[in-house]
Amino acid sequence: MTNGRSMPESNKPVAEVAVLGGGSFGTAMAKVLGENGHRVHFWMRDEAQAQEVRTTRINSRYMPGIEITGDILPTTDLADAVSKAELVFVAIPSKAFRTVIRENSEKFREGQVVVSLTKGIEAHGFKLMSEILQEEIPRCRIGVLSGPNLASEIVNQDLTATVIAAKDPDVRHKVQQLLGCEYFRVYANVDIYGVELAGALKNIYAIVAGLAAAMNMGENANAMLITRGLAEMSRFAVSLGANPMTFMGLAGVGDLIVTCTSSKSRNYRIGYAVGQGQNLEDAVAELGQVAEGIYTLELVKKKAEAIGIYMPLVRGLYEILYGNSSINAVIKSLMTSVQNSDVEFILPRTIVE
Ligand SMILES: NC(=O)C1=CN([C@@H]2O[C@H](COP(=O)(O)OP(=O)(O)OC[C@H]3O[C@@H](n4cnc5c(N)ncnc54)[C@H](OP(=O)(O)O)[C@@H]3O)[C@@H](O)[C@H]2O)C=CC1
Ligand SMILES: O=C(CO)COP(=O)(O)O
Repeated sequence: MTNGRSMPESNKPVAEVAVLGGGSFGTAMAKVLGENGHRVHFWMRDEAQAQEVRTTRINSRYMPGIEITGDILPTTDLADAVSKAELVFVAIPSKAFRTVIRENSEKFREGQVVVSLTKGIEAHGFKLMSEILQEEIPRCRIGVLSGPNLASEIVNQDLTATVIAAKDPDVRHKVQQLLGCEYFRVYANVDIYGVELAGALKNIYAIVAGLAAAMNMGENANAMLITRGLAEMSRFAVSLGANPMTFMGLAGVGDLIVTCTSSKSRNYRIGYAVGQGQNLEDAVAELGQVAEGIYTLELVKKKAEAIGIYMPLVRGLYEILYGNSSINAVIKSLMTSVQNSDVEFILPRTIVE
């Protein structure tokens, strides 16, 4: 099932790490780490699933047919996994992220590195996962990993790059060392907020792109949506303190491209299903995995209104998914709205609200 690329380089340090979350992305990252020669304490909440991975090396619910090789130790004992790990990766959906960390906060050690892989926002207080980590386990050193990283490609060793964002250079360096291999490259950034917000926001535009694809809108429309999505998400993020240049990188435009052009993206698939006439609830039930964008959309719409940031694609998608607007009415309204600045960091937008 793999391209047969990469195995550990003999000079790479072998570390004990933990991956929390036994879904698609947790499995993909556990697999990379295992192949790189590290011992992986792989925590999931379901004992039957842990037993399956232990005995067959396959996580059939989330990654059917994919063998997870190496020193992988599936467990349902989170305290044990964290206590043995030098570095902890967290791949738990945003809705459950704080609860899991809070319930186990005393298990984390002073100076332990904890890296969020989650691309979502907490409803209460509009908190990103790194902010939750900072609040719940402030004695740890925190990082965020984000980028164009479809789990279903990584498990096949398809060539992939990602971004580690952390203030502490040692955290960035450690993560590059642990994860980097012939098919997986890790670039560094210090703009944690921008990298993390980009990963969460692009899910919204992936839904929009899936919807447009289902309606056969064409390649020009696709390019317009991706580029205006980028303009909109960077406008929003910069207003909250992110660095605009982050959006030029893998975690920004890179992740936006992959999720807005691939039916392997769950968010894109939700948009596609709705574009074909399915209702949102049925589309989510059929998917059977997390599509963070549907929750992020509600939070971002509310926040954008509260702080006065113009986000017509967010508003339009919200009206389609949660209001009663028809797709065609929203498209017409978007296409006939004021024609404004292309790159507003060069030519400021005129006020259109
Ligand atoms: N898949 C991908 O390509 C990528 C995903 N991400 C991000 O990673 C995060 C996780 O996504 P992903 O792994 O894909 O999601 P999946 O839907 O594939 O899996 C979700 C996992 O979270 C677990 N989970 C759900 N609720 C809880 C809870 N209350 N306590 C403990 N565990 C829980 C599920 O366990 P159970 O099966 O028992 O319900 C399952 O193991 C998301 O934020 C996503 O955006 C980032 C990059 C790529
Ligand atoms: O974030 C992802 C790829 O970078 C995965 O996107 P989905 O959650 O839409 O599958």
